[in-house]
Amino acid sequence: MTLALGCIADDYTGASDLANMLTRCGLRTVQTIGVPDDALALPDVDAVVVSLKSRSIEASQAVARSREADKWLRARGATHVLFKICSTFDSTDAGNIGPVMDALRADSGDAIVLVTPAFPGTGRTVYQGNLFVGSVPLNESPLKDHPLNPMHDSNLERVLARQSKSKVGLVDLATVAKGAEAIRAKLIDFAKQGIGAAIIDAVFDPELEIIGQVALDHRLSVGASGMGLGLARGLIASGRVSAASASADQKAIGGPVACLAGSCSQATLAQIAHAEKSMPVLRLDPEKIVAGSSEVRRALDWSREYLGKGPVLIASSSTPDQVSALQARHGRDAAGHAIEQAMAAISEGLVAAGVRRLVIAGGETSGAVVDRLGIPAFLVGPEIAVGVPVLRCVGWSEGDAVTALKSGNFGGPDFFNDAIRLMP
Ligand SMILES: Nc1ncnc2c1ncn2[C@@H]1O[C@H](COP(=O)(O)OP(=O)(O)O)[C@@H](O)[C@H]1O
Ligand SMILES: O=C(O)[C@@H](O)C(=O)COP(=O)(O)O
Repeated sequence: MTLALGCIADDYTGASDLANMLTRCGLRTVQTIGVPDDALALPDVDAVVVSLKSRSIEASQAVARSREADKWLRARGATHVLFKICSTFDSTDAGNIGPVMDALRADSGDAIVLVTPAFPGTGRTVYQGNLFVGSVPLNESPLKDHPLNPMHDSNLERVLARQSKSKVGLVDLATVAKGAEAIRAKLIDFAKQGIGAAIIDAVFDPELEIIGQVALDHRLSVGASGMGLGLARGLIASGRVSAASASADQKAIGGPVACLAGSCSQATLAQIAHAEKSMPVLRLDPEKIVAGSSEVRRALDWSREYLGKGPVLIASSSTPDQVSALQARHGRDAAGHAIEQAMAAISEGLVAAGVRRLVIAGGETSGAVVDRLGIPAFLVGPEIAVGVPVLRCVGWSEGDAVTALKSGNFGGPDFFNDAIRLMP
């Protein structure tokens, strides 16, 4: 297998979003969980997305894991690697976008790297270096209340400069509008000034196609699925990859189906409220989970009663005020970790009860669940919503199964039923 594109994603939902984009653009793609074991039989593909759970861990660990993934991808022929970050630039002043970018750039030997979280398909656009989520700047969007990385600054030059050793510059929309050569000239100029990272504006997909074309001159880029679109289309346009038709085979799985929500995003909160109209929903008590009491057992006892009758949803999600209150009592990381581990334990119990169709909402939540279940890789199936595909498990000890890993912010109001309809 010689890869045309290697990708390192900093969380599992982000990885499936990117794998979905690459597949839709015509790249045969597999998503692996961590750096794959040599024993794992992977299909012949154009792109591998290595999913890490490195967004919210200590920066040095994120760097070490990303470098290991980079080495694995390069050893399989990837001359270009995309470090996939969140389209809302989820990070803190301690990292991990900056430190990982710096380390991967040093390893690549590139003088400068293009960076953009733009993903117009989900309303993420970058103008004058400022990230917009729909019609509002990042710092006014629901991301200001994220439980792990509240985003309070929309200016990505500033955000990245605070967490990176590289000097950061901006390639503005006016330059992008002039085309690939203008961007190339700007990057040469930046590199002469010692600028090592360039935030690049993008509002619509055609700009990302130009950006992808230029990014392919380099060995590394940093971005979200918009950058993935640009790179995939660039690879196909240049003839380096011939376009394949999308999607893994869709053999029906059957049996019980369950949904787990650990995301506290506005979108997920609304989706849970919507699901309550059509399926039994159990709301976990986060305080009891953190105190270590028997919420896992309660959830599994509850689910046993309903699983044979139709889909169920188990949610830990709370409103921003409730999240802040819990974090004030127990600490942000301790609260997040305890709830993620409870979700993982519940997923294990659900699988033991025969569930092979599982919908998970939340990036960190998905990471904890997929790790606990030991699923090594996924192939991309049909698209449920922009950025969220059905995933078919590859090489899993429990056999055939499908899942969907939903980024907290993605999906329409009836997301859970939308997902279930595509998971026969
Ligand atoms: N009720 C709650 N209070 C505090 N934190 C919570 C609650 N429910 C879930 N969490 C934690 O919030 C974080 C949500 O992050 P994540 O799963 O990545 O969702 P998103 O995709 O919206 O970012 C996780 O660490 C999760 O364990
Ligand atoms: O780029 C995106 O917005 C997503 O792919 C993503 O990374 C989602 O992260 P979570 O919101 O933590 O699921």
